[in-house]
Amino acid sequence: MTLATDTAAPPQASEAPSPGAIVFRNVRKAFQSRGGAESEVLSNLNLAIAEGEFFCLVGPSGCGKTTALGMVAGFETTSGGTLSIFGAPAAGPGPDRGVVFQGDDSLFTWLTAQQNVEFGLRMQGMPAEARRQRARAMLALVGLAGQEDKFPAELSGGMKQRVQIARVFVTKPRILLMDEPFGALDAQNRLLLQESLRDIWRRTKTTALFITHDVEEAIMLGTRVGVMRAGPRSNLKAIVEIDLPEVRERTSPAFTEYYRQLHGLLRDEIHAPAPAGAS
Ligand SMILES: Nc1ncnc2c1ncn2[C@@H]1O[C@H](COP(=O)(O)OP(=O)(O)OP(=O)(O)O)[C@@H](O)[C@H]1O
Repeated sequence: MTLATDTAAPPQASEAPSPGAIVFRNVRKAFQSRGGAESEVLSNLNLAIAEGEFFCLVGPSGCGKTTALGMVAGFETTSGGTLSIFGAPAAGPGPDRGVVFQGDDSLFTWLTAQQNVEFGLRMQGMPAEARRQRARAMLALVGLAGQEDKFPAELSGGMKQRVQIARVFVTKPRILLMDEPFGALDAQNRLLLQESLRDIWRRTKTTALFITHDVEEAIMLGTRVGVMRAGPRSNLKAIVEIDLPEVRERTSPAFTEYYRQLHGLLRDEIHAPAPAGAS
C-alpha cells in the first residue's frame, strides 16, 4: 500500500520533460468574479498520470476537481504553471479526449442507441458495416445487447449512461475524462456500471481521469486515488496506489483497509480549517 504525499515535485530547469499522459506542473487556476475580485481555486497542483492508468480523484465539494478535469478536457485554460497532454501543452477540446459527465443528457434523441454510438465513427469516416459491428460490440460490452434499436426516450437513466460510455469508448480516445458519471444512478445500476467500466478499461487500458465522491467507487476502479485538499488554493494532499487484484472484492480486508485510509484522509480535509487568508 503506497501513500505518496509529495506528488510530482516541480522539475529542475535541466530536467528532461516528464513522460506521462497528463502532467500538471505547478498549475494554478483562478476565476474572476463579476466585481473583479479573483478567487484562486487551484494552486501548485502537481500530478503526473501515466499512459494506461485509471486515476481517480476525490476531494471535498468545491475544491476544484471539475475545474482540473475541465482543463484537461480543454474546456478551461490554466492561469499559471503547465499542463501537458502526451507531452504537448493542453489546448482546446479534441477527439483524443472523450468526456462523460454526471447525468449526461447529450444523446441525440432522434437517433437509436446504435446510431448514437455509431455517430462518432461516422464522423471519422468509418465504412457503414465496420462501424455497425464496432458499435454493436461496444453496446454488448456495456450490457445493452438487444437494446440497439431503442431511442433514448425508451431507455432508463442507467441505460442512457451506458450508451454514453459506449459512445465515448467506441471512438478509442487516448484519454477518458469522467466527472461523477454514475452520480445520478441508483445503487444497483451504479455497481453494474462500475463493473462494465472496469471490464472495458481492463481490455482497452485507456488512460482515465475519473472524479467521484464515492471512496468505494474510487478503490473499485482506480490504479491510484488522489485526495485533494479543501479549497481555496487546493491541490493534491496525497496519492494512494491501489494494489489489489484485477477482480476486486469489496469485502476483502485489503479493500477495507484502503477504504479506511482514504476515508480518513478525506474526512480530515472536510473538517480542516480554511487556510489563512482564504477568500
Ligand atoms: N466558471 C467559473 N467561474 C467562477 N467560479 C467558478 C467557475 N467554475 C468553478 N468555479 C468555482 O471554483 C470552485 C471549484 O469548483 P469545482 O466545480 O471545480 O469543484 P468540485 O471539486 O468539482 O466540486 P463538487 O465536488 O461539488 O462537484 C468552486 O468554488 C466554484 O464555485
